[in-house]
Amino acid sequence: MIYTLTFNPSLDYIVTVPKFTCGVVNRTTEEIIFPGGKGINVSMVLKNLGFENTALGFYAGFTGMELKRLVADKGIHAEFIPVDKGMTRINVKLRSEQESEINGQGPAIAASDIDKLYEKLDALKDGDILVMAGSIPDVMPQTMYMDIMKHLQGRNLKIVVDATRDLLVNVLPFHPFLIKPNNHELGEIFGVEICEKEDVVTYAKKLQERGARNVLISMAGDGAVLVAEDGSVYQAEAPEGKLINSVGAGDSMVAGFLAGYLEHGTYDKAFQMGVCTGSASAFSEELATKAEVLDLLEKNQNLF
Ligand SMILES: Nc1ncnc2c1ncn2[C@@H]1O[C@H](COP(=O)(O)OP(=O)(O)OP(=O)(O)O)[C@@H](O)[C@H]1O
Ligand SMILES: O=P(O)(O)OC[C@@]1(O)O[C@H](CO)[C@@H](O)[C@@H]1O
Repeated sequence: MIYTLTFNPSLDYIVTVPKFTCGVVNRTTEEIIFPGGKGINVSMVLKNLGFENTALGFYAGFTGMELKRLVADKGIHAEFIPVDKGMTRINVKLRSEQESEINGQGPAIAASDIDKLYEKLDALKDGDILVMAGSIPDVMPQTMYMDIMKHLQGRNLKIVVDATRDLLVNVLPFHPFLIKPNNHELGEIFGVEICEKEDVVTYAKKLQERGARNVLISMAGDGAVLVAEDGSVYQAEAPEGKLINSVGAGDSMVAGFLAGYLEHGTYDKAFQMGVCTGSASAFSEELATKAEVLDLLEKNQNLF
């Protein structure tokens, strides 16, 4: 079974303001709400690609209720834990001449809620996959994902972590199966700016030396790099197309990578599927469908 874990889900409020200007009243020409949070996006794309999975996470308040409803509408099996105080965040995604995002902090999760999460995680069995993705509420320790990996040590699980800074770096000694920072997040870890693919490879290898098994670096419209555990390095430009909504492109890439790996058992196919699933989401209003991904894969074999 595949599980995703989203500590800090969201309602993504995507608004279009053709010429956004600071300091004045701006009016939208379009607005839409999607269920969000990185793990939840991974769950939705996996489901689109034909992989049933369970979404774990926390929800609170009226926004949390709506999130649960929207996720259930998508046919995702979710086992969310209610949090007493606060509310699930609303993340604002502003589409104008540039894309901008305002992400909330999320509700504080009590120690008793974390205990309930551990009860659920204790049900994981050898061979299962766990994807831990996204930020955690501000008041929680940056060792949270590491603590979970420590707790699950000794079980034959494949754990994927998509997070930033210390939350990510702390898990490396516990050998995550896959990590997927983007090139900016990779640079942040080492205090440098990384734009060239050769530098991406150099720094991705450093994360592998620290313990990650496979390191997938996404570079938005510039494509991606995979440093795989068998020593291979894969690089690709991104497929060409019209950018419509890049929110969740990285999560789609994680879902595509897992789907490709589970279907073919090879890193090259996992990489191809990851890249095309990320781009398929970027080229559509909602997250990628299987038909959109297969179409991009077929048309872009020259990139790989
Ligand atoms: N403008 C684009 N054109 C083509 N492909 C894109 C574009 N943006 C994203 N992609 C595809 O999606 C993948 C992941 O994108 P990106 O690097 O933006 O992830 P991310 O920063 O983790 O995004 P998010 O946090 O919104 O999920 C890229 O490697 C690429 O394959
Ligand atoms: O604040 P975090 O947890 O880092 O990111 C949250 C988020 O931006 O990530 C998803 C896209 O990847 C969105 O659905 C969601 O709003």
